[in-house]
Amino acid sequence: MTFALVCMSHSPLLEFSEAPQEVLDEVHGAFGAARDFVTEFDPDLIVSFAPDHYNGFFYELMPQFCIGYEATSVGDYDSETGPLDVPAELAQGLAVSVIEAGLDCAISLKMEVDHGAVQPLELLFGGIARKPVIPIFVNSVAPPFAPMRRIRLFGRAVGDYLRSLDARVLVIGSGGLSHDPPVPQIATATEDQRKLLLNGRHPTAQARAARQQRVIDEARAFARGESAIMDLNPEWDRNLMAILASGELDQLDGWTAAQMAAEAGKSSHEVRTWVAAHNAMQAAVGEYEATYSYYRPIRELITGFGVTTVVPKR
Ligand SMILES: O=C(O)/C=C/c1cccc(O)c1O
Ligand SMILES: [Fe+2]
Repeated sequence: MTFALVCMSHSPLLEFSEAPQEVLDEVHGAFGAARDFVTEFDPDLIVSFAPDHYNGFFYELMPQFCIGYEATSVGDYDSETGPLDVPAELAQGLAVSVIEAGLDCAISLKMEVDHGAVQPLELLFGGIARKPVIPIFVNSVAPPFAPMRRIRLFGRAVGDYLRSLDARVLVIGSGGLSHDPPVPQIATATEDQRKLLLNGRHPTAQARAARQQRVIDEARAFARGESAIMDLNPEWDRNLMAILASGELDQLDGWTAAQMAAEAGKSSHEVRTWVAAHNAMQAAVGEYEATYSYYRPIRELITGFGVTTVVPKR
C-alpha cells in the first residue's frame, strides 16, 4: 500500500472547550485511532488539503487553490508556530503537473498556514515538522467559491501526480463538517472586519487574542443554546460522509455554494478539503474503502466532528 487518506474536522476550540469530559475523551479516542493508522502506514510524504481562516490568505488576493513550496504556521489558538518541512521540489512538481493539466492554481514560496492546516499534523504526528508535507490551500471561507465539480477535478489532478511518485503518501483533508463559526463575512463586514479580511496579516498579540476570545465566548454561548449562529446539521454531515465513503464522488458536483451554506452553515465549505482529498485518493489508487469512521455533532467545538481513515480497496 503506498497511499492512505485521513480526513478530519478541526476545531481551534479543542483546547478551549467546555465540552463534557466524556465527549472530549471520545474525540481523543477518534484521534487515537487515526494516529495508530498513520503510525502504521508511516508515510514518506504528506499532502494536506486545508482551508485558511484569514491568517494566510486575504481578499487582497484570494485564490481558490494554492500549493505551498515553503510554509510557516502562524500559531493561532496556541498552535505550534514555525516552518513546516515542505519538500520544495516535489511541491513544485505537483504545481506544474496540476497547472499543466489545466487546473489553475496559485503557488506560494512563502505560504502562511493556520490551525486548519496544522491541527492534524499536531494530533497525528505530534508536531508540524515531523514529516515532509506539501500544504495545499483550498478556499473554504471566503466567497465566491469554486464549483464543486472543480474541486473534484483539482483533487484528481493532484492524485494523478501523486500516482507517479515512488513514495508512501498520506493524503489529509482537514475541515468541516457542518458549521457556522463567527468568522466575519466580507458582505456584512464592519470597517474593522473589512481591514482584517483584506489584509489582516500578522495581527498584534492583543488583536489576535481579542479575535479568538470572541470565538471562544460564542462557542460557550452556542453550547448553552444562547447563540444566534446556525445549528449543526448531523443529517447533512452523515450524508456527505456516506457519499465520500461510497466513492461516487461526482454525486457532489451539483452541490451549490448557496445550498451548502443554507443547509450546513457558512463554513461547511471546509468539506471541500475532504472532497478534494477523496478525489486525489481515487485518482491515485482507483477504488478505496474506509477502515474507520467517527462522527459526532459537538456544539462546544462549533462543528460536526468527523474523522475517517481510508485505504485502497483490498
Ligand atoms: O476563529 C476561527 O478562525 C475559526 C474557528 C473555527 C471554529 C470551529 C470550527 C472550525 O473549523 C473553525 O475554523
Ligand atoms: Fe475551520
